[in-house]
Amino acid sequence: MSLLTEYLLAFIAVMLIPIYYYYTKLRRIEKFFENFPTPPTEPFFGNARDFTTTSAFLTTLHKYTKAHGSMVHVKMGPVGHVLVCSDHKFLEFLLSSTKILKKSRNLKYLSPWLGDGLVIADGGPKWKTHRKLITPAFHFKILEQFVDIFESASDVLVQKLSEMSGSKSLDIYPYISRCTLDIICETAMGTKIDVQNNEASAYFKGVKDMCRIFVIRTMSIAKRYDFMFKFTKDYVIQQDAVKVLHDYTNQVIDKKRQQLKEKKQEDKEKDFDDLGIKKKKVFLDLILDASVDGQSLSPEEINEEVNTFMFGGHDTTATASTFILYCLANNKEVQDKVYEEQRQLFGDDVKDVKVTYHNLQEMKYLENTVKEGLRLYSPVPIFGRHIDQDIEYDGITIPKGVGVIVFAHGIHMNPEYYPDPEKFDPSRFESCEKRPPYAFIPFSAGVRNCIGQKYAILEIKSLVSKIVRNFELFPSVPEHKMDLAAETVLKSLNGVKIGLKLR
Ligand code: HEM
Repeated sequence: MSLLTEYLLAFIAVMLIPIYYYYTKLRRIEKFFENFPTPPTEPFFGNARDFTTTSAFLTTLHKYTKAHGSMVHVKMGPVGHVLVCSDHKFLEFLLSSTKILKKSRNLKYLSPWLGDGLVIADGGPKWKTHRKLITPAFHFKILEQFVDIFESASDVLVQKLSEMSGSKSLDIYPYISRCTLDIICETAMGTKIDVQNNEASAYFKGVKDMCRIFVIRTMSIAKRYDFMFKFTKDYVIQQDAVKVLHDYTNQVIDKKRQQLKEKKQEDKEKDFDDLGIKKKKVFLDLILDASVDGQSLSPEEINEEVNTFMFGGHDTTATASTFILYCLANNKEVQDKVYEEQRQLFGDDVKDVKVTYHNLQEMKYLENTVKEGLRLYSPVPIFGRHIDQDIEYDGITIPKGVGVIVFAHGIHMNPEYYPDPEKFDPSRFESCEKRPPYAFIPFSAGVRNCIGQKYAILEIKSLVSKIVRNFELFPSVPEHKMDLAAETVLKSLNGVKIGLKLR
């Protein structure tokens, strides 16, 4: 055989690899998707051009679900496929599975900041150990001590909003967002960054930059691939942001570690302050102390998990609280009931009272109001799963490689489970007997559900209760129609505007 023939054969063999790959992997996936309806596609693009902006993302998913049902095949470009799902039976199968634990691949854009922390982790043994180690940090005894932190941060919030009393159309999101960042920083690390009084905080800017760049990378073809992203301005911004965020957490963790070492050597009784009151333990203290089966987290892993809390625990609760306040401003009857419950609990002292964990548990009407807000404006409207092994569902094999979009907001707006779904009506949550359990999933469900959900509900109740006790809320004048978008969390691109007046 001549050298030329050898080269030719080698070339043909190399060319055959992608064809073989297509027929063995992609063809199986394509065949699977033939089981589901596909909205009309364009050549080459498929359905991709219906998803060019973050606000189009949400409206398109609702449009598809309305027209084609709760399991829709969406074609993204020439070879991309995804199953958009808001069917409660399939969601129960998917989310309760202990085999399907891999998240959407897009989350990797957060890894320069969060490493391999819980939100991104692949669901393997490392994730399992970390989840086991971290879960006790959300015990109600721990959450109980955070109520004071919620209270003092929301006192600053009330003071800031008081300066705007009488506003007829105020975007409240920036105020709430700074407050929840202060809260997560203090409960996760035990340090105050006080961004409510220090808007120029480099840490605040770093968090905002990372969340923005994450969304851009999921949408932009040019920035999706690392080798192209590296030539963009956002890459430089990301490098700076990651340095600021990591330097800050490293510094706090090192300090805590040192304190812990000294404390161990000195006196274990130092858990109590000079007045004999037990000192607060924040997440970082608990993670530093934690060990399961002799295993504890390395310094790098602790850093990843603390950063993960900072990411997962501030914009979600800010979004939830903001939209709930918007709903109250636009539904006077519900707002009056929430306020009445506060008056029943605290009497005339309603403004100045220092709320406890026990008080928050007693706010039953407020709890249903929070749940209704999470339904109507789900802070995490979509999330993803990646099927990494063949698995059977209802007589069909779902092949390895299939991507699923869990359309939580889709199921929350299904009139079959929520009649008149656009209406804000907390009474829906007075009895949930008739509703399938997987029809309400703002915190996802199953083994990879939100580890912070109890913390989140407590914090949101604390903030909303404080605001309603201090302010009367009104619909914005002029009328404000929100432009909703599915970004890292749900966003209104033109702000969340309401009127407010001190009570
Ligand atoms: C209203 C507030 C919140 C909402 C709506 C929310 C929603 C969610 C959802 C839907 C998931 C699953 C995402 C997925 O499967 O891809 C999740 C996971 C997670 N959340 Fe939350 N979250 C909230 C607040 C918090 C808070 C306050 C924290 C921490 C302090 C937190 C920490 C996490 C973590 C660490 C995970 C990953 C858990 C794992 O995979 O093991 N979240 N959250």
